[in-house]
Amino acid sequence: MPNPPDTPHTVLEMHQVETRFGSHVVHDGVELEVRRSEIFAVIGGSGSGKSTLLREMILLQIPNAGRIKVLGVDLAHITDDAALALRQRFGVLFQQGGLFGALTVLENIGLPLREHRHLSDPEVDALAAKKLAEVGLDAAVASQYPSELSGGMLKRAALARALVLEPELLFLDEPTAGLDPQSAAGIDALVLKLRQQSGLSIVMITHDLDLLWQVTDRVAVLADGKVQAIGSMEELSKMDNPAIQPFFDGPRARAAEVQATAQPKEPSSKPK
Ligand SMILES: Nc1ncnc2c1ncn2[C@@H]1O[C@H](COP(=O)(O)OP(=O)(O)OP(=O)(O)O)[C@@H](O)[C@H]1O
Repeated sequence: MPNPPDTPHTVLEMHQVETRFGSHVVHDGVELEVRRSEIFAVIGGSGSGKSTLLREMILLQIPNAGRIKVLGVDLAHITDDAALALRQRFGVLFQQGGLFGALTVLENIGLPLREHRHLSDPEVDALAAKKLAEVGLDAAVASQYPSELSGGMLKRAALARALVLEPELLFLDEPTAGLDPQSAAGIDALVLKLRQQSGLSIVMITHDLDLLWQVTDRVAVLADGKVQAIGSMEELSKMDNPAIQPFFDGPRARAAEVQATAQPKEPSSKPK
């Protein structure tokens, strides 16, 4: 998809990012760039610092050193007003969903609109209902409460809320964790559809090999405090690097690779 003339090619940059907790060095010079409209993933072993990196990208944590730019905005010394404006330009799907149990699904989805846009109640409800449909949920779900939804439906509802302000960049934290294979496959298809429809840029953390093979354009492998390699899953799978090989060894990894290479990357018409 070509870039509009006024939109920069890079939506997120991290340069020489260092993070320490006491004497524990988690990031020791992380370098990565995410391009506009790409689906980008960060993978790494447990404790390699993926969640911390995501928290730094979404302004929840400040690194000890290095430079981070999100949508062209340098996060160093960002003012509260600039941070507020920037937060409205990206959406986040947290692992637990983060929906409020006392609100209906429609009220949850409409919440960012009530906070950040001057709209009437019917306008908020109409936009929230539109997002509900976009993520593949039935209109009847609007009046339900989060406790009444399945895991896959909860993810979709949380995704609708993350998308309701029409962000340019979407962060997904383990979007398929805890889902059955069919629901997870539905999320894979939805992620591809979102990018295809709106040219959204997507950054995710995931351990899900099917998701990695099915939807990502490029993947960064985090280990020993650094990005060890960046490339497509196919490129990474061919690299002779001990930090990368564990992600491609074993029956599950091979099954995900075989399935992905047998099918072209296209969203299915009816997500589950
Ligand atoms: N607030 C904190 N205080 C102290 N140590 C922390 C803090 N947050 C993270 N850590 C440590 O930093 C390291 C990286 O944690 P992080 O959660 O970013 O890893 P991760 O790659 O996301 O792991 P996982 O895949 O298991 O979720 C871990 O050793 C963790 O214990």
